[in-house]
Amino acid sequence: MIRIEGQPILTAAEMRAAEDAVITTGVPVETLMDRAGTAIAHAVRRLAGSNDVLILCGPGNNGGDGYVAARVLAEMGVTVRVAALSEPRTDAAKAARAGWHGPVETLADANPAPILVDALFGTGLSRPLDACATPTPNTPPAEAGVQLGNAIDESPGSPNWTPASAGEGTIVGRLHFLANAAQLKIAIDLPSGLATDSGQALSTPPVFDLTLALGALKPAHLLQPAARYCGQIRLLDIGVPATSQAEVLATPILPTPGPDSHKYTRGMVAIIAGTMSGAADLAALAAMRAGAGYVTLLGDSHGPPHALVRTPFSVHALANDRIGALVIGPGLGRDDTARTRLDAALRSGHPLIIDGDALRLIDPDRIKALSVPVILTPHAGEFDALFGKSDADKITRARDAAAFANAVVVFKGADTVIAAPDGRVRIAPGSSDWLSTAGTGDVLAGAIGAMLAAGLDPLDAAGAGVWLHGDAARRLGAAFIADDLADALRCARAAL
Ligand SMILES: NC(=O)C1=CN([C@@H]2O[C@H](COP(=O)(O)OP(=O)(O)OC[C@H]3O[C@@H](n4cnc5c(N)ncnc54)[C@H](OP(=O)(O)O)[C@@H]3O)[C@@H](O)[C@H]2O)[C@@H](O)CC1
Ligand SMILES: Nc1ncnc2c1ncn2[C@@H]1O[C@H](COP(=O)(O)OP(=O)(O)O)[C@@H](O)[C@H]1O
Ligand SMILES: [K+]
Repeated sequence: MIRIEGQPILTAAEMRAAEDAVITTGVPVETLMDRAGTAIAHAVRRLAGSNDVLILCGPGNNGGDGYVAARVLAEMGVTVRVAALSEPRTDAAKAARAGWHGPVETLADANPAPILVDALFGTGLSRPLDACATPTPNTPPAEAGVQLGNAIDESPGSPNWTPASAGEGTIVGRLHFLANAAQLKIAIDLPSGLATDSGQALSTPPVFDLTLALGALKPAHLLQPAARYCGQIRLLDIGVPATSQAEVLATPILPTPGPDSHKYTRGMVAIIAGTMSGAADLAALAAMRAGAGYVTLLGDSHGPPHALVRTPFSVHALANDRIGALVIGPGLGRDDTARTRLDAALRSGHPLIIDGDALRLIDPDRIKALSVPVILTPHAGEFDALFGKSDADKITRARDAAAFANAVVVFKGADTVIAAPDGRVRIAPGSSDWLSTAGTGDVLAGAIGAMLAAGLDPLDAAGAGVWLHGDAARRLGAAFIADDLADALRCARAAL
């Protein structure tokens, strides 16, 4: 089981192409499935202890992986049962089914087991599992109105079988019922019900403890709402080389001070303040705690820290060649003063982090025309206002926006997507939902400012800022405030 950081993220089509490339070298799909099922079996065995395992197998190759895993687990002496939704449809899955010599129960009738393995659907799911509303947790499916009786009577071996003939609610209902009764829930490749590329939930799966991604990560492992159903995610190697412009955000490698360092070599960050000076203070504190050597706040603000250099805003104060990153937006306001300061920032020639109110005042065409490195840090509302609403997935939206604006775009949220104009993408795994408190975005802008001023390439600077921000949040646990978060950046840096 491989940790996911830094790993490539492939769409369903890209994964199929990667698999096809291996298949054309003479490795049959059955071999890939055997590798997948064997790796799953070893992972499940390590976690199952002496507990019984129930594997749910679907009609496609995800189900095929399940049959192989069942066979290998049984060979290892684990008590394992298989319950199928229907007979396998693909040749590889049929071969895997033939290799399983134990009984196959129906999904409708299967009793729960302490370890549940979901191999119903993976990257091939194209429509909701069924149309019925998901039963609430702990509600047996029969009480939730799910029809159990006719599902498998019609299905095994029947070419006419469809989810509809199984009775509305059957698949989702049974999945929830069996998951609620299990002590450990493991999803193969993806929890069944998720759309691989968009991260949408076509049906609502149970929340799994562990998802074993096969060959590569998929967008649904990282994007919301899908990611919330995956639990811990680990990658299993199935011998399919995978490369992608999109990767899971990795721990950054940051420069540390040496004997020749002084405050300016560490990087100088300037923050432009506005009507709500606390937000600029937070950004400034964050820049300092993330490791900047010199932070100056241009505008009105008072109070600690004493190491922060406060200067009234002026174009003259901006004309300092030592400024390595200029942050504008946190608490800027949207009045005429804000517009004047934004205009001065855009003319300053300094590398820019544009956040908050500044994103509401600026035109994407103006960003595009800039010749300095630019990092934009919109949350969903700011993104829509700046680039327009769209039904496209978050990766596509961030990538298109970055290409259009010729800027690195940090599309924030519980699933922050960072995109560069050249198409590279980094996605941050969720860190802490306690980040949903006022001012944490200001902290992020300051942290990214410190990284950019330290000389990192804009994509790396944005990634490092997001990583430190997420790590600081994880360290703080519950109910922290943005001030705590800015302070905790120091611990995140120290732990690198
Ligand atoms: N390819 C490889 O080399 C390797 C792949 N591997 C594994 O394969 C998985 C992908 O396999 P897959 O493409 O067969 O897709 P999968 O998710 O099993 O299901 C698709 C089937 O379900 C059907 N279907 C769709 N929606 C449905 C619904 N709501 N209700 C009912 N049916 C529905 C769909 O029918 P269709 O939409 O075509 O009508 C089709 O028959 C991947 O996640 C990994 O686990 C590994 O073994 C390594 C080697
Ligand atoms: N579950 C979550 N809900 C909201 N924000 C989250 C969540 N998880 C992480 N975050 C992060 O918290 C920060 C919130 O920023 P933002 O919305 O700009 O807040 P503010 O404007 O109050 O500073 C972003 O970095 C975002 O990615
Ligand atoms: K699955």
